[in-house]
Amino acid sequence: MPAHQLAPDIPDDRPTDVLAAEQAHLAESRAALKAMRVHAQSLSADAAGDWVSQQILQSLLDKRVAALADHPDTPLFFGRLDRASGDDLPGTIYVGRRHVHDGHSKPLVIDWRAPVSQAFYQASPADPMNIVRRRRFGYHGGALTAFEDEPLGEGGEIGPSKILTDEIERPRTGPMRDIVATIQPDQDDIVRSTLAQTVCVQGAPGTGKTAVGLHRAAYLLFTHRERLARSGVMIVGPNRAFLSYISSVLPALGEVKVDQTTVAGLLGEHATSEDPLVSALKGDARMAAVLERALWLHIVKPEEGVVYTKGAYRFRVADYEVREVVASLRGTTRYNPGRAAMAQRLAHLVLVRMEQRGDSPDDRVQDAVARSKPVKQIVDAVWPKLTPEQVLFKLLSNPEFLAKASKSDLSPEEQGKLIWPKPYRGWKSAKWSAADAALLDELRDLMERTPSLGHLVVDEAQDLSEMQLRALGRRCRNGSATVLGDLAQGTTPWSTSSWESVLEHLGQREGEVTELTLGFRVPREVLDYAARLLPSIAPGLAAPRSLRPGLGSLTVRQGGTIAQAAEEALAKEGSIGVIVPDALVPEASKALAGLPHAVLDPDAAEEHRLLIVPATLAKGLEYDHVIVVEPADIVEAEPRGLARLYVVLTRAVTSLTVLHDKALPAQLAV
Ligand SMILES: Nc1ncnc2c1ncn2[C@@H]1O[C@H](COP(=O)(O)OP(=O)(O)OP(=O)(O)O)[C@@H](O)[C@H]1O
Repeated sequence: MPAHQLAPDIPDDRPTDVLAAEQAHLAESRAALKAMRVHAQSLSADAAGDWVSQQILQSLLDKRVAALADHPDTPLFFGRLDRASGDDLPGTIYVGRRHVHDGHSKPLVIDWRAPVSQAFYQASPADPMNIVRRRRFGYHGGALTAFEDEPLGEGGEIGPSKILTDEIERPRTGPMRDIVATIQPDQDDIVRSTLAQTVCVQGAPGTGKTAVGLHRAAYLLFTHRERLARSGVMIVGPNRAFLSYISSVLPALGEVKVDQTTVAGLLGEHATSEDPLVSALKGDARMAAVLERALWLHIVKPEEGVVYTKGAYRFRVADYEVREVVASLRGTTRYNPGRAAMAQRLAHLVLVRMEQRGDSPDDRVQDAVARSKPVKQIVDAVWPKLTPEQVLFKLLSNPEFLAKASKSDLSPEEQGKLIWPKPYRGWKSAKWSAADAALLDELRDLMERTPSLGHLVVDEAQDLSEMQLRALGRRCRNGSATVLGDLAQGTTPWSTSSWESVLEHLGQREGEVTELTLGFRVPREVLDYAARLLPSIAPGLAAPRSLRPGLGSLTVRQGGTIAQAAEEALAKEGSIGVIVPDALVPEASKALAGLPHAVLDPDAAEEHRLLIVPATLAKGLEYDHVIVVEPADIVEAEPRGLARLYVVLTRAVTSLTVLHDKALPAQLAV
């Protein structure tokens, strides 16, 4: 049904009256929000007893005041539900980004995450969910300018929503926006899946995976506020440019306490380059068993006992007793607690001797004995204090040790590949690669348990190695995860070809794999063009579908210049990304010297409409107009270059121009 048209069940209402009434409700809601803020500002932290409690309370109050800010450009509500009676809930509810109530606690706007709001996203003529009419609102700036009604109680079809289509078609500027007003039913199913459920979403480019992951985080934080405030929620994305692009979505939804990071940010920013095949081997889950053996191989067989002297007395623990202590602890604890337990067990044996001699020592004596020099000496000799770096250094520089730790898990050729070609002088001067970071993290966890978060959202998960997945998995081992990705967009040599395998290495085997199939970003014409690569990069996947026809959105030009294509794009509305092979960035910058532009930089404060984007950083991003330069070089630059090309060809919202001097890859040339 078109905008401004009313549902037939209220024939007496005129659109202008309805609009005026809705605008009045918006004004009332705004005033109420202001009053809520004034009230929050008037609360004092002085009531708290001591200084520390005062500070904590004050910070909570400050956050509450900040959360109640009204952003004039952000609609306070975007939908309305008129409900059939039959329960205690109000007959009419307005759905918005947050709860707003008047001075008598009457709800004026209900948070989109509340259970009652679910019908806004899910109700249909086939299943009206107790809703008679759904109304969507259109805004211009902060002003409510349009509405659109969908009668739900009468069966039959409802046509496409213009407000929804306009929202999706809106030119992109700046960072990613939230999609609360237009979440689709299949997306909503994922957003609202329960906290205990790990969900894995396969989806073609632009199907809203990232948006859905962020909204699920916001939904879970709302629904399990206290629990997740304690355990935490984290978003892991592919690179810093991507994090900067998504950084404002959760704050716009009122969620500011979510860590957003990359795998490197989480595991350590090690980036020494190495042969991708070596990285792939280091990323193989078989390394977990090798590392475990490598660590425990550091424990040496005790050959001596302990002699503890107190005054004139000497208390002895025999060598075989020390061996028994070590044998009983080995493999039953993590490495570091094992060391501490060995000291305590030896001390306990000393205490038994003391008691046999008639003493009655207490726990403090046991602690003192555990910390004494003779006990420390034997623990250090038998169960040495180690760092993850020491263990990995030994493994990667000592072929005999690697062979012992590998057993039959790694072939001699594989072991040969792992040994550093030029060994470092010592573990402190060793330079680690990104793949090493996951190995160090595995070792750290074998030594000391890694704390688990309540929920983890992992984006572009197809690119993670098995060892990286294990590292992320231990960070949600007592919680759950949202795993997002596209098997066709895997660009690392260790990219996965199966979500079941990802879930297994993440330690979330029970996770449910689901698919999003409708594209919201890329025009159909462009998506069909990019999809010609699919049989070569992910033969099992069906061709993606786009919501938007986008006729005339694709131009393939031989011999054109970057500057000309950029000027054409600048004449239109929206952001422009010139995606080039990484090696061509300086050349592209020179070619655009006459036009204001920047090279994509996650730390840049200034925003530019025209950006040069190195092909390897384009993942997850989008621009209204995309110019892809020299596809053949993008393919040539890396082993999974065709998948990289698929990624860069699917970044466009409105138009894609492909510029090439060299022959196009065969799949695109047809
Ligand atoms: N329901 C929706 N309503 C409006 N816009 C949407 C909706 N779902 C997704 N979008 C928009 O579509 C674009 C693509 O979404 P998103 O980046 O989440 O897709 P993706 O599946 O992660 O893509 P990629 O695999 O290419 O990274 C974004 O601009 C997003 O805001």
